[in-house]
Amino acid sequence: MNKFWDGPLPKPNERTVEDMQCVLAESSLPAENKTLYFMYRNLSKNEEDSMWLSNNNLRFDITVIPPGVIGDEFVKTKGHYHPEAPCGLGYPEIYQVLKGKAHFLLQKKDILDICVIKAEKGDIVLIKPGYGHVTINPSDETLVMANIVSDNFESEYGNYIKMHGAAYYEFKDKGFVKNLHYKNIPEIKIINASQCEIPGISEKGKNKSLYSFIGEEKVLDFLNNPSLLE
Ligand SMILES: O=P(O)(O)OC[C@H]1O[C@](O)(CO)[C@@H](O)[C@@H]1O
Repeated sequence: MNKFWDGPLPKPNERTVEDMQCVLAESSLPAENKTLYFMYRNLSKNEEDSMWLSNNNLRFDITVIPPGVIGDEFVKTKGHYHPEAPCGLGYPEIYQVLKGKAHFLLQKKDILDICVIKAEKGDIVLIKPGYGHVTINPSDETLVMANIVSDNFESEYGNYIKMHGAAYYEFKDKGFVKNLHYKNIPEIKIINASQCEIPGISEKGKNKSLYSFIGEEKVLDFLNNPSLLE
């Protein structure tokens, strides 16, 4: 972890098998206390960056997801939606893979659009307004990813808990399989991170760390004002 972060590191929040049981394909596994992933929230390397983030209502986090399967399902984040910003669009978020591989499984609340963005080290991914997100570690290497997101809201977990996870599960052997708690699920679209345009970031972001956008008010403004993405 420290290879990817040279600033102060607070104690992480952790999610255990027990916390995740409600969103797993195999919900009847014994409730273990084993930690599946670690979330280092609200990080900054110095006082100036910390002030800038807080003045701009933004948060920089790092999440570490060791490899593994539960049953045969790859380890993943719990999954949540973001509420709407005052403009009526959901708060977006940006991620960058720092190590390993990630599958960002995105779905609209009405489940009319479901896609997976495959990302590797250096890729920056946008979670568009209105999309819920789960991140899967589909490899046998630890996934380390960073995100910048508005600090103006609380994540919404209700739908994912009620539906026992996202509309698809990713298994090591079978790949993506529909979660039958959902009705009429469309086929999943699979794209690479390089195919996703992020206004203001795609070109500039190449070979840049997500952290280095801290201080660039115009570039990150859309995280609190999602109408700028339209
Ligand atoms: O809250 P969940 O669904 O476990 O997802 C965790 C991820 O979400 C974040 O809170 C950002 O949305 C990160 O800290 C972390 O990567």
